[in-house]
Amino acid sequence: MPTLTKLYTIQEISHHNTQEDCWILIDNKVYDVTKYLDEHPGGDDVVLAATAKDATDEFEDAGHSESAMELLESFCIGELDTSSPAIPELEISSKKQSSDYAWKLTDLTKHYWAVPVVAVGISVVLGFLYMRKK
Ligand code: HEM
Repeated sequence: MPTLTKLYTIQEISHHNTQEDCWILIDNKVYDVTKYLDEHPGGDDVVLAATAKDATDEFEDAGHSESAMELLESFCIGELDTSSPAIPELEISSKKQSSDYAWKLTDLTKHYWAVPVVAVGISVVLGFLYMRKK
């Protein structure tokens, strides 16, 4: 049966990193914990510091109880879209690089075509001059 889980990219998740709008990513699941920030026994700062990244280690290292984990599940809004690039900048730069290469290659090909065309042109002119002399 198809799941209706909403998928979020890491870029999208990382935009929700404030006290008024706070999402965290734990075990590839996305949680909107904005409403819980003020109630968190460990303070809101530690939760805010765990936004815009994978917070699995931070959550586990705090030694949360079973009830904390159950509470966490009640804030789940979706899952991480694992097909999105982990570091978006890398994809952008690699795309730019490949188009740069393609552009350079096209440019180079243009120049290679110019060589025989110029050579043929010169031969035609020389041939024409030679014929006229005769
Ligand atoms: C990933 C970021 C988080 C960090 C670093 C963190 C850290 C902590 C720390 C240090 C405590 C101990 C506070 C104390 O005893 O003085 C604590 C307690 C607690 N936290 Fe978090 N927390 C995080 C996220 C969350 C989330 C998202 C929830 C639930 C939605 C949560 C629920 C609780 C609960 C219920 C307690 C009380 C103790 C327990 O039942 O385990 N925490 N947290």
